[in-house]
Amino acid sequence: MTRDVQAVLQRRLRPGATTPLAVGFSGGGDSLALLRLTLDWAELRGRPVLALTVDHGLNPASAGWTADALAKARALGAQAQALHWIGDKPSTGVQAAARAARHALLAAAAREAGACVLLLGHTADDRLEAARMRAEGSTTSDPRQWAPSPVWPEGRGVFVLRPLLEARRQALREWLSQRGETWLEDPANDDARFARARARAALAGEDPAVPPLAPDPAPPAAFEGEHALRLPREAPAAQVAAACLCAAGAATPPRGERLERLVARLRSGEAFTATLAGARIVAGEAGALFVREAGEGRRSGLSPLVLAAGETGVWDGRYEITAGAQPITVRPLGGLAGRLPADETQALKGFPAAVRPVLPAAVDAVGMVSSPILAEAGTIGARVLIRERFEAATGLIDQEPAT
Ligand SMILES: Nc1ncnc2c1ncn2[C@@H]1O[C@H](COP(=O)(O)OP(=O)(O)OP(=O)(O)O)[C@@H](O)[C@H]1O
Repeated sequence: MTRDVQAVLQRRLRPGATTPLAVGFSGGGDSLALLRLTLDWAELRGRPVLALTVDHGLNPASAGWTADALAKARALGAQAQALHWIGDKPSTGVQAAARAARHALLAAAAREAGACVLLLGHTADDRLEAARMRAEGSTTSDPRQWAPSPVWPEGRGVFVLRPLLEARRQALREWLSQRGETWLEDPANDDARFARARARAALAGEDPAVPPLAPDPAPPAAFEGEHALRLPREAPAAQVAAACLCAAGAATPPRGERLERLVARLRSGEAFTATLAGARIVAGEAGALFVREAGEGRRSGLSPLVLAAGETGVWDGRYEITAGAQPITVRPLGGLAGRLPADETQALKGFPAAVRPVLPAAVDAVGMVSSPILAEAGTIGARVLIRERFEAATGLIDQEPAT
């Protein structure tokens, strides 16, 4: 078991990297085994390990659990940090809300620490439980060994690695016990109100075979683009969904019937323009172009982003912008293009017409307009997130990238 886990780490992590590895450490047995195995691997390679523990604040004892987890991680030789889910907790669907908040906190903390890989301790048993839940009608997905962080924009540049997906929970616990370890049992695991706990209980008396891991997705054969994406019309549905997601800067990809209809239209060869999930799709002979839908006013994404001097933020899920010495407001260029300086107006001509209005424009305190994408040597920093997000979403990046 330990050798298999080390092989996964070896396959996915970049040799020679010195950035920290982030580990989601709940204090439970699975993530304690993960933390120890990661530390064993990282120590030999001189890499720091940062254990991140989320306190959901849902149980009066959680502050104590979190303090114990931090102390444990530090005693094992990791750095450790607590993260707190603050704010209102919904009265229904609290587990799903907690999961979303946890992923966002973990991804943001990993990124801030300079880590681009976040390790999570999902096991073969989690996969069996998810399969059981799906058989009963749930949409729980099969956890993947390597995937981009599911939260956006907090998870930009962060990948989730699950090296324990082929290990059984029992084997991990025996391995820990042999090393004299003890761990926390989360009472929510046995709470029959939760579908996950019911699936776990149902599987307890069985000895099901663990299905093989789903292979990584086959990466796109061809695509191009930076501010918009172009795919061949016959691209598989998952890539079409990813192109909509990344071009639109949205949080969740389109699914179901509307996606199927778009894929069928692309295959049919007709020339058309459609919109889906914040993306405009222009299909013609040269393939399908995916660009942010400029007229999509319902989503809050196109709303302005106010940045203080030197502050960094993500505008519209597509551009990471860093203000210079002046505070700025980032808005869509559409409607402001007439106020650009002459050199930027010239540069704008090099962009497809559909892209121009959805480029970012920065407006300063006295109303001067400049686009960090068009300015040759401006003081405002801009990173385009569209292409790298698409590469991560479609399996083109299947191991820790260089930073
Ligand atoms: N409170 C927490 N703090 C830090 N990491 C956590 C915490 N809870 C869970 N994790 C991480 O997530 C892994 C999976 O835990 P768990 O199965 O509870 O998560 P989940 O989000 O419910 O799973 P899924 O993604 O399948 O819904 C753990 O092994 C651990 O790495």
